[in-house]
Amino acid sequence: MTAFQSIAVIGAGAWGTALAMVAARAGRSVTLWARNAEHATRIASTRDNPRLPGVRLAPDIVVTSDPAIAARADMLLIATPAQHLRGAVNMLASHLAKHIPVVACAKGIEHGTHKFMTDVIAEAAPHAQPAILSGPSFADDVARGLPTAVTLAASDEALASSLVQALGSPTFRPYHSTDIRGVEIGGAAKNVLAIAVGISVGRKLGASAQAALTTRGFAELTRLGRALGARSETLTGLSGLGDLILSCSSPQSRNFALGLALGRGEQPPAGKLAEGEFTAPVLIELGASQNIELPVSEAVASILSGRSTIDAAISGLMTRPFKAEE
Ligand SMILES: NC(=O)C1=CN([C@@H]2O[C@H](COP(=O)(O)OP(=O)(O)OC[C@H]3O[C@@H](n4cnc5c(N)ncnc54)[C@H](OP(=O)(O)O)[C@@H]3O)[C@@H](O)[C@H]2O)C=CC1
Ligand SMILES: O=C(CO)COP(=O)(O)O
Repeated sequence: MTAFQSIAVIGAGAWGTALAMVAARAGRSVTLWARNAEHATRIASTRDNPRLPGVRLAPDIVVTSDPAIAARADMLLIATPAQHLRGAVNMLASHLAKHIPVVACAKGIEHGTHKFMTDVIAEAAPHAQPAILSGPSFADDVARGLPTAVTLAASDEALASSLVQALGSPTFRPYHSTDIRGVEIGGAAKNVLAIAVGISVGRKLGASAQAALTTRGFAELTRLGRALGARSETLTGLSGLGDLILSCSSPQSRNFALGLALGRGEQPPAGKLAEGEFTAPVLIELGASQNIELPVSEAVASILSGRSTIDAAISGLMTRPFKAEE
């Protein structure tokens, strides 16, 4: 018997919808909150969300745009884009019971503050218990019940383990952890690195370049992670290396797809959220503040901002001084 019988998912995008399905499959009573009342009513009646086409919402999932209804749940999953997570938690804060677990499911770092998602939750809802869920998991795969494994971290191990019990099922397997920062760094950085690898594939640089960029990308994810206190088993785990491998190898990743379009000289896919675009400049600032070199992420940031062409960025990476591998 789980301590958390009811779960509200905040944000009815692709990921929020998939997570609502996960929670329903785990036997929880589920509320999905959409910011737009009309959108909520449409999803509730059609059981279909255009943000995740082809997936039929389980019949028992309640869809609402009322934050007070969502906040009655025993635990919350926040699945808005990273830059909107603070706004979503601010909106809910006055309705929340003390010590309610609030699980960040967004992947990113806040602009301006350089805060990771659980720090934002801790500021916006100081009486809540922040946690983070991240790992290799495409919303479409998860919603369809394909086998998926992720990491779920909270500072208290017993809480992390209870959250896993509440969400886990035979098709969705969360592993618990207390390394919140390690999990957050992996999810944020992999999106930026997936853009880099997408660019190289779009530019037809070959499978060897794809493997090299993914590996050197992992080296920089690890360098930053270590500097910020992440554990190496987290960085090599599902939320780090696992998600990096997924996002750097499949056009199903919107970040990879953005890079692919850039590399081919095409218009990026319209209306698709690619968090790496927003994370890249913050990641660079964070790296600089820690004296950590992040050449691949820097190349992505400079291409996205128009400071560099793709060819100049590739040449810049390949002509850096030779060095020992670390
Ligand atoms: N899709 C995936 O496979 C995965 C996504 N994630 C992460 O989940 C997060 C959300 O991504 P995803 O669901 O795919 O994105 P989508 O673009 O599919 O959906 C984003 C959702 O957030 C809502 N939203 C936007 N701004 C706000 C706001 N200010 N307040 C409340 N809600 C808002 C949008 O509402 P509206 O519909 O009204 O515009 C929309 O429903 C990202 O950080 C992503 O990295 C993590 C793992 C997998
Ligand atoms: O985070 C994800 C898979 O783990 C989804 O990746 P994209 O946001 O790049 O689509």
